[in-house]
Amino acid sequence: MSELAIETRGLRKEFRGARGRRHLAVEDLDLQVPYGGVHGFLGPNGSGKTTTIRLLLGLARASAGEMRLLGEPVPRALPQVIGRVGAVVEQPRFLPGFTGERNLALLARAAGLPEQRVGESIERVGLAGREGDRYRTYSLGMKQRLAIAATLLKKPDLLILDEPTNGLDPGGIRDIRGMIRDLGRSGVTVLLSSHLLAEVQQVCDSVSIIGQGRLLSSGRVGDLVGREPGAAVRVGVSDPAAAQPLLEQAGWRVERLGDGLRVVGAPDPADISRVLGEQSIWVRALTAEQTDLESVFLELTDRDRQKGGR
Ligand SMILES: Nc1ncnc2c1ncn2[C@@H]1O[C@H](COP(=O)(O)OP(=O)(O)OP(=O)(O)O)[C@@H](O)[C@H]1O
Repeated sequence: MSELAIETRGLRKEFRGARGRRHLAVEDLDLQVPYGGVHGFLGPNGSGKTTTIRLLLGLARASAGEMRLLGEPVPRALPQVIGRVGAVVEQPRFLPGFTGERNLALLARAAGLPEQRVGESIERVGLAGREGDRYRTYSLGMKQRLAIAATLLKKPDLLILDEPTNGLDPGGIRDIRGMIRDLGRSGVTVLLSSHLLAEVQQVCDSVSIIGQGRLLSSGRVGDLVGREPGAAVRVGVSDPAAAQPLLEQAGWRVERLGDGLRVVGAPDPADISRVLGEQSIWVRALTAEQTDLESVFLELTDRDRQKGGR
């Protein structure tokens, strides 16, 4: 296996329900998360994100497949690697009557970590100024920040966050998003699981999209959005009537749009200007239409659902 922060091969998790009915939560999943930056782990509800994370962290046992965290095979080498991995999977239990700072100090002491890390972690999650307040007075967003601060105490190389903005209001989502982006930029590799696509597009450098336990697509956000079959380029051209058949012959679907054209099928703008330039039709404007990750996601997961999985 190559050097990736997270890698799974053929990962599979089968649950057995009542009357022996089996349910495949994760099916032959090949996940590749590069080092550095924020990687979105995206999928609709029930698609297997939490299960995958629990398998990676040794909280559940895989039915089949291989996994590596920071290059080490897990769960075998989990004891060696877990000190470099921070994770917020469930809401950690803090003492409600203690301040945020005191809660972190207790955790740091229990883990044998230097106490000065408490202040650093509080600073990094933007809780400075509120660390002296009791935990029970914290908003949901502040509780989430404190949970992340707790994982930062050990200065992890890899941070795994399962739906960290669940239940937050738009302001809280924006704040956590900014914080995750900063963490990614500081050199920590972040795996961010979410079903909130619009949110993730602004934070993630790369993503893996899963549906019904299987990988549907993965790559850099910009590449995925560009690969979307519905992606289109608007072309301003002096003679659209002459340009349209040329572009169609080159294999694109072309629509008239006012006095310009709309070329569908993820065309490279450079190819459009070449095709037209060869016939001495000069392009005045070329604009790639913005598709967003949400439409890519919906298209992929809808297609997957229609294929009639489980
Ligand atoms: N302990 C379990 N026993 C039986 N089935 C389970 C168990 N844990 C998860 N599942 C099932 O496995 C599937 C995947 O669940 P999982 O929680 O991993 O999805 P998810 O992508 O994290 O969803 P969400 O976005 O809703 O958190 C679901 O159908 C779920 O009902």
